[in-house]
Amino acid sequence: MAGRPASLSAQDVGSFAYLTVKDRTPQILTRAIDTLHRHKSEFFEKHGERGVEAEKKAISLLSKLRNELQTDKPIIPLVEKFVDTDIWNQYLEHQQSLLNESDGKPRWFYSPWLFVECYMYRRIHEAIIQSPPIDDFDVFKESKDQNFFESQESIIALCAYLQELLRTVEDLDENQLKNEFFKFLQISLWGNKCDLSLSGGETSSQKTSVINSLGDLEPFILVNDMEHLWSLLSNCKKRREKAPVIRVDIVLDNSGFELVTDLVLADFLLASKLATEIHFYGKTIPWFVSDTTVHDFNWLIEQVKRSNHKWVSKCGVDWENHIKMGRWVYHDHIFWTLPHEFCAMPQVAPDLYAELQKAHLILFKGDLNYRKLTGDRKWEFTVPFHQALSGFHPAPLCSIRTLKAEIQVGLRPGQGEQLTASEPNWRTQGKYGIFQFDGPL
Ligand SMILES: O=P(O)(O)OC[C@H]1O[C@](O)(CO)[C@@H](O)[C@@H]1O
Ligand SMILES: [Mn+2]
Repeated sequence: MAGRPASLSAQDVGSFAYLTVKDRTPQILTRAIDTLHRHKSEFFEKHGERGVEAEKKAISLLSKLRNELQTDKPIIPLVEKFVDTDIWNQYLEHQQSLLNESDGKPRWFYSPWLFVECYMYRRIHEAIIQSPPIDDFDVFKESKDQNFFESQESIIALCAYLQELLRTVEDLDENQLKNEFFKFLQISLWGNKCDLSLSGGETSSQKTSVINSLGDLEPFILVNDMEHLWSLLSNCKKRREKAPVIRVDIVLDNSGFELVTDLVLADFLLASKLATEIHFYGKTIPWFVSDTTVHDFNWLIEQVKRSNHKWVSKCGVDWENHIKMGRWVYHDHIFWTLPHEFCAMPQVAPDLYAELQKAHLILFKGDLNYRKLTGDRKWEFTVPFHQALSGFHPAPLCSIRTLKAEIQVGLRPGQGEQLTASEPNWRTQGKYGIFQFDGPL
């Protein structure tokens, strides 16, 4: 597409992309290796000597990967046959075709950051599937589960708040309902602070109750299109006699506490009749440490259901019911773990694009989704979000994201520069957030 700026890349020494490739990614690989080590006896108990051999193989493949990365070796094609191997290798060829002859091959510290970071997680998966019988092992599962357990207090507060509200939701007037809607949106936004790839896989749970902090956090919302979301859904609700289905799709990000905030929002949307169906999208393979797979999704709902706390377990029972009754639908698609920008979706995954077109509203959670929405490019701060989407408009959509990468569009003139002057790292610490909407107003 003409006129689009260059991709963020570790070529820019000192940039966040550079620091991520240089420091954070090797750290994540080291933790993955360590996790495999620590599960050695479990592999032995389950599979005998073959399990131990597989653990050794996976570790040696991951060590090799870490070495390739740290010495800026060429990005090599995937070898193990899997559903997406050919698409990945074609993408690699495409990256090669973008280079001049003198540039050589795509490399870790040279190619687009989005591509090399996604590639690393795909190679971790390759190392695991090349190591049967431990080929279904999720090296990040432990840390995702830990995040959930460490956030118990916040989860209890959140579930109790939701259950209280559900008792009176029918009696709320328009304004009260809107207020509650805004609260649940903000809870889901700040839930995105808790991802584990920014912290290099180290624990990053929610220990204080977010509900009580919403007011204090509001000044950190840089783009706030919550009003648009309200008008869109409340208009759908008013027109329900003509069009009985109101579908909201949520492209999930992290498991653990963030997923709870998303499910609480989804439950509220049904109870308030702002939506009648919620469709969730997760990752098919372990991704960016904390991203939600179908196993994490089911595991978390089961844990919530089994809680000793009555309001928490009530949530779990309700959520399971939503799934059984088809009010909540979970979708898997390999596109979410490919390196492509979302504007490539109509060509690369037309079936997924067609599915998203059925939504009245799509919520994209998290930073990585924002990077893929905007192509992870060096856009000026004031470029309109619509333009940065480069033609990706399956349905009205909104990014709900805390900022953890050096990319932000749709700001007021001077807003970005002012933030840079007062807080040089405002884009990368997860302190600021956005609700950025694109769709007919
Ligand atoms: O879970 P989220 O919100 O997508 O955040 C993941 C973010 O963390 C990082 O991996 C940090 O390196 C970013 O590259 C990425 O965008
Ligand atoms: Mn994530």
